[in-house]
Amino acid sequence: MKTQDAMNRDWIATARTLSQALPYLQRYDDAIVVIKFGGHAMGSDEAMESFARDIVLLQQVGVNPVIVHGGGPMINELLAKLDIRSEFVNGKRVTDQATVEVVEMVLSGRVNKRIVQAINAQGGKAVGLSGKDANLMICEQTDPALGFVGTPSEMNPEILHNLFAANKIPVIAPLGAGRNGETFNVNGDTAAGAIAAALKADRLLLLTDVEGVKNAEGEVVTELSREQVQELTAAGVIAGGMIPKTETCLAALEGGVRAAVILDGRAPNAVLLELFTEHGAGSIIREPR
Ligand SMILES: Nc1ncnc2c1ncn2[C@@H]1O[C@H](COP(=O)(O)OP(=O)(O)O)[C@@H](O)[C@H]1O
Ligand SMILES: CC(=O)N[C@@H](CCC(=O)OP(=O)(O)O)C(=O)O
Repeated sequence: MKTQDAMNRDWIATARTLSQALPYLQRYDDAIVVIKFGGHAMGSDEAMESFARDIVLLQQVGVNPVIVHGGGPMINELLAKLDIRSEFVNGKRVTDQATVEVVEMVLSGRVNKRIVQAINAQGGKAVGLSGKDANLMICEQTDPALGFVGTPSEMNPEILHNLFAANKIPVIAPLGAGRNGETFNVNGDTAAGAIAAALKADRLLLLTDVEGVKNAEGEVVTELSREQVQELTAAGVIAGGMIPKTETCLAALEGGVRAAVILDGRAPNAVLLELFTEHGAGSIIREPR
């Protein structure tokens, strides 16, 4: 059991942390922060609860959070149960008609509503939607060889501004509407980047299952320039699933996002650490000032 002295020290440290957060709270007052919550990062019920609590806190202190989620592992699970084979080309799932139906069922149904409920259980008011709602994300086919995989081509983010004004937290499944009534499956990182750019967000946070972008020595690079990303990619150090993430960050910066961060969604309170402390978390990519 802790002594009275030890408890006093804990309380003083908590008060100091809150006090030190003041400049960050001021900086992010009314800011738009787009957070991609990947299928791997959401893993356990505890991770989901902790994430939801952080999001509700963000909104409570004046931030407008937007959640864009993935759900790759959950899609894989249902496809396997249904005996539908699935493969990825350059980080994108080859998506035929049967697959896109499963993708929509899992993302818009199961995963989206689980996040909405988790946020609401913490006292927030989350509203679930997909890129098809209010024509938020109109897509073109990425490549005929990938089937119903979409690239965002026209964004209509007014619905998100309406939700901010009503104090609601948008939770968005990465599906897009085609111009001929098709449903497109969009990579979650790509969707988050397009939404962040359409909103000219202050921050894009990509939550994943590694501490950040690592260099050839395996150390996390806390601040990355465009040139470093290009060098690490050319050298094969940035590989696999990290390629679409860093590409998304660079495209989002070009689209007007102030900074993008790749961080470990499994770490407790990752989002709060990144936004409200001097330490930050993960790897930040921003244009030189
Ligand atoms: N340079 C790098 N630094 C960190 N992770 C890297 C790097 N290159 C490749 N990766 C891989 O990228 C993965 C993250 O991408 P991905 O599995 O698609 O994440 P998510 O499911 O969260 O979207 C990491 O788990 C790691 O295996
Ligand atoms: C086109 C494409 O690949 N779409 C992804 C959408 C989900 C996703 O991106 O999920 P994670 O973020 O959890 O990986 C897919 O079908 O798996």
